[in-house]
Amino acid sequence: MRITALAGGVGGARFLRGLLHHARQTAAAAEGRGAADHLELTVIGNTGDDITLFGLRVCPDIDTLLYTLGGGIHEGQGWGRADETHHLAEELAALGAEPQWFTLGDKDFATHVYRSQLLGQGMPLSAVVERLSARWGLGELGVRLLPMTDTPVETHVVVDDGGDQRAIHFQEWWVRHRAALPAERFVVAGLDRATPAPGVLDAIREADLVVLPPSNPVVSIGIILGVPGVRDALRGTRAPVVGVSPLVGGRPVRGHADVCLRTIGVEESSAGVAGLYSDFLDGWLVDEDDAMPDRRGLEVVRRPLLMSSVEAAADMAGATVDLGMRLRAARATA
Ligand SMILES: O=c1nc2n(C[C@H](O)[C@H](O)[C@H](O)CO)c3cc(O)ccc3cc-2c(=O)[nH]1
Repeated sequence: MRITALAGGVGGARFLRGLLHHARQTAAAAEGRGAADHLELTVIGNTGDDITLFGLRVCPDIDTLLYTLGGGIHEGQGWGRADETHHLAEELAALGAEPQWFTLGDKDFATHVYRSQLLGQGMPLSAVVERLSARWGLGELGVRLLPMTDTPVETHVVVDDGGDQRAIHFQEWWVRHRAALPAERFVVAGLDRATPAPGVLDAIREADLVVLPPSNPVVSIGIILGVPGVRDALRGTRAPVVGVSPLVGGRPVRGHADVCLRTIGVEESSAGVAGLYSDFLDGWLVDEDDAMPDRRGLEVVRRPLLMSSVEAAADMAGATVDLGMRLRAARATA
């Protein structure tokens, strides 16, 4: 089965790790019946979070997907590497190098050095991501990771800092200010002239199922949807599109999706998020206590949405695939 997912950082990566776990479990069971249907997963990663630091290109959502699916993630943080040291960062601080509000570990620095070396030689980001994916064995897992575009794109936040408005990089707002600085709006530099990376539109059009994991609907999935051509491909694909609400009890499980929704004037609820995807969404998983009203043309499933373990994420991913398959069958007989 070919599944294509649009994903951001921590929530998306954990969900997709659960999806791979679920696929292994069902394949093992199917082996017994000699009916193994292996999963081919294409992940379209958000690059709006990307930032240049110390002359190096850092791609946080791409790296969180690589490290989480490849088994190197710092589990507690949900970003960066496990078993890290910080000798480079300590010496940079001693040198007075700025910024010091973004923690980069030594092994993580190697990713940024290598990526910057290849980009500097003119290699497109999608080819760089392919190289990094090989290091993490994503091919063997049946996973292809694509950046949403090879065009440099950066999300910036117009903040109201004591009366005067100024734009700061998304990461400065998110990490240094913990999204507590009042945000007026998001400005995504480069997005209007971005073209989908090679394979992105085909991955949406040719999928058996398209999945929107519980990533931030504004600054992760919303940015991918802003790449010219992506939204049309989602509207046009014959695959059902099934999403998972990033809000449990009206609040994000982690991160600042509620603040981001407020910034763009969207209700901080599963219904509000579903409204952002309404022109292409077929199925929507919400938390068991969610007050999501029924909506014509949208199949809503209620179930626990806390990814408290890989098994819980696998169950959630399984429910997502089940809903997708039901929608496909319903279409086939329609
Ligand atoms: O809250 C933080 N998030 C950090 N993140 C997370 C990052 O801000 C978020 O993962 C995404 O950009 C939002 O989804 C990092 C991610 C990386 O790939 C590399 C370094 C960092 C460093 C930090 C950090 O110091 N603090």
